[in-house]
Amino acid sequence: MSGGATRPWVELRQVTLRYGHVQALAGVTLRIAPGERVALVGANGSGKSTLLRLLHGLVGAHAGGLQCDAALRQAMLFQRPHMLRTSAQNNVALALWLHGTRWRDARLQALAALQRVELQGVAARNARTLSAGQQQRLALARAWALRPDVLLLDEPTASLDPHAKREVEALLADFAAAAAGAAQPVTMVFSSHNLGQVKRLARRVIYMEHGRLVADLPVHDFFNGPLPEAARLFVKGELV
Ligand SMILES: Nc1ncnc2c1ncn2[C@@H]1O[C@H](COP(=O)(O)OP(=O)(O)OP(=O)(O)O)[C@@H](O)[C@H]1O
Repeated sequence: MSGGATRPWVELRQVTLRYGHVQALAGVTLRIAPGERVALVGANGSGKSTLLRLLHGLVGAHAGGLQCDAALRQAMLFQRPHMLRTSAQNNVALALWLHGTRWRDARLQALAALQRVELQGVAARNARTLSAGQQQRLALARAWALRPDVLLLDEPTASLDPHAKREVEALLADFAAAAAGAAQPVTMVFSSHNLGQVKRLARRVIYMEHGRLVADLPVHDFFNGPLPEAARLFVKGELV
């Protein structure tokens, strides 16, 4: 399952990216088709965040080729969301307004997005006073209100307690399931250290090591089939 014959959302060829002397991505070749749900796994520093940032255009490659379908709308979520010092509702409405929605409509659509993540009760609260779990749900509402075709998530539940983790993961599963029936299903690429979450949310798993893609397999094969040694030890270490 490496993107198939359909027109890819993104295609990378031998991409290299450095931060000073640190080689964060080394010869990455990758193709992701619309509608895929891809998990990026690997040890700390293996390049997962960098790859996500590259896919979202936040950093540029130093060498290699990257082609992306610019017609598809993208949104990205981070481990710790950045909220503006205004109400939860305004945080979503401002994102919509910046994308050209009239303020009145933006406020209404924001409320609908808050309902979807069950935050309507705190719509008027300063977003920065919400709990970490509520802020991540708000970030999800803000991203989702923009109706992205592609959702990139960098360890979206890593800094949450188990309860909030389950809530956010359930929302992601819900969004993915709702989008699966849509004409254009959402493409999701997320990094995670939580292999249970990877099993539940991903269809394809990419294992990274030192900026390289060491394994790229359908989720079932990743957890049940033979793996390159490093990836096998990683999975084993996580499962004990
Ligand atoms: N802004 C930066 N400046 C310098 N080096 C960086 C920067 N961001 C990342 N790096 C380095 O690039 C490499 C890849 O980092 P990256 O954050 O992409 O890995 P990761 O797999 O997402 O790690 P983690 O699981 O800890 O989030 C690491 O060696 C990291 O120290």
